[in-house]
Amino acid sequence: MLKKINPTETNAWKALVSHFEAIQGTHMRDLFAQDASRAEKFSVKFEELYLDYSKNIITDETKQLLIDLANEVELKAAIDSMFNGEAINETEGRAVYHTALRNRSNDPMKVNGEDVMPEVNAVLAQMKEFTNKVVSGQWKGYTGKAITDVVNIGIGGSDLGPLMVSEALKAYKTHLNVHFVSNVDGTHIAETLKAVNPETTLFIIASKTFTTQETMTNAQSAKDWFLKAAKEENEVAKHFVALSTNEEKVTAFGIDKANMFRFWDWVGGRYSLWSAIGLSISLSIGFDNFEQLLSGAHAMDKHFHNTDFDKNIPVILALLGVWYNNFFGAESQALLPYDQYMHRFAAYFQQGDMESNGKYVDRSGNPVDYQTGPIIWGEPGTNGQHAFYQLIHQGTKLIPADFIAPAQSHNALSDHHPKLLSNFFAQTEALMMGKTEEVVVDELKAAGKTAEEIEALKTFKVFEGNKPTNSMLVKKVTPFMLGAMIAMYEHKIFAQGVIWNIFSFDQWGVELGKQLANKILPELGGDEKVTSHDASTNALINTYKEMR
Ligand SMILES: O=P(O)(O)OC[C@H]1O[C@@H](O)[C@@H](O)[C@@H](O)[C@@H]1O
Repeated sequence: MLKKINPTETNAWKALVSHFEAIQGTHMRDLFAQDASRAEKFSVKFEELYLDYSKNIITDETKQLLIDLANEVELKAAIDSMFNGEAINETEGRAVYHTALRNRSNDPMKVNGEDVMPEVNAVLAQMKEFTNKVVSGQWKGYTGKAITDVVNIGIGGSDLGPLMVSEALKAYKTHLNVHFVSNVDGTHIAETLKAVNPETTLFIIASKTFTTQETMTNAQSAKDWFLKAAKEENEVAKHFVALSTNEEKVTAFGIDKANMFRFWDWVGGRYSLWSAIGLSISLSIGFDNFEQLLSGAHAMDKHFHNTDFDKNIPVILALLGVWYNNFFGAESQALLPYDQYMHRFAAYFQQGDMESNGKYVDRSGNPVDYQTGPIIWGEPGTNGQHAFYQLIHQGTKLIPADFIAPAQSHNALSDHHPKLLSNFFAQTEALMMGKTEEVVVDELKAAGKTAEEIEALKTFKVFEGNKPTNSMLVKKVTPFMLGAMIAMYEHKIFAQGVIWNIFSFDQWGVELGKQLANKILPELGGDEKVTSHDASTNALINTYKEMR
């Protein structure tokens, strides 16, 4: 079980408060000037990933105090609890065991005294066999044709992970075209169905609970559309499979038990891409590559579990996040991949991070009096540079940003990649160094501006700098490396949740809206005026009824 330690009552936190006061005026420019070994000291290598965190407003003392904080909240014991399969998701009474799904060592991993590896391996074997059949064309549709298109119907954790990974690893794509439908907006399924043929399309209904409104609605529409063409109900078995923990609901929907890929309640939705939920990934890049993804995550799991905190990448990222979130008052964290294939990476971790650590109640059930999870956002570079970087450079908010890039592109067209990376390096340098008034004045003079013009312009052109970034450079975005990077952020989120004394693996905050939607849905039928809500909601519903 996780200890219930208020982080703000630790000695380390108190020391960090005074340390923050002392360090506030410090500019990273000076820290670099004072210490030639800074980049070496504040960087770590893991496999073919290089993390440089030297462009942060930290000193040796900051790092030590942050590690002291991790020790005082007993982070190591919490990590052990997760890897030991303890029910650390206390409000749901469940273990948190996505690490077992990618446990390539195959050493026993137990929940309630029972090794889960045989079941995990059995589902992986089922996924492998199925993937190979579909990819090779051996699996036939109702008219005897091979499958060409796969439609994954799921939402949240049953959509974002597979979608993000399939996009990030498009360079490894099989001949299958994989589509993702999540939104209950009929447009999503309608537009997808326009592009596919019922004879050659496989639908994957991905839902841990198999009760989610959006997914069940889309699944039903897909089934209706399919049966319009196939006519016979028994043809459904050739075109619909389910990924779920809920066998009863799966069979009630009309999907054969044999076409169900199981997972377990110790797999959280937003941590489920490693489970049967990854079937669309396996179909989209082949099972061997899916296994590589698992291997990369497993390597990061071992690193997280066994490495001392001063070299432990997820722990370092977590501590830096806490430093800005709780001491500098930063409200958000940007994820900026300089890799077009990773364009859904930030969207994926919006769920991963914000659903995990968006909690205001601590592990004792009391409201916290400090900040918890940050707002996660981001877009791939260089698009972001021409959109929102202005605010990061010269706005009034502090936005810590993670820059991520591969050294080798999958598409090495002429000089695109060096150009892309020159932007990455330039941005992190500019954010750190800034541009002083002195330099601005010199530049304006050199451009032939008059003294008056210089006076009028100079302040607008000054960059304060001192904006923190982490830089992650990987050799190539391979399935292995992507798996490692995803696991890296998963563990960062967990470590932060431990420090903030919150439960990171439940998500009660998504329930209220669902309940109210279920209440409102029947009220949207008929023409009578609705009066059962607050005045605003009543007016919205009644205006909708007039307009439709
Ligand atoms: O996989 P199912 O059960 O359809 O859930 C899909 C999603 O539902 C949401 O409400 C959240 O709870 C997510 O964590 C979850 O990933």
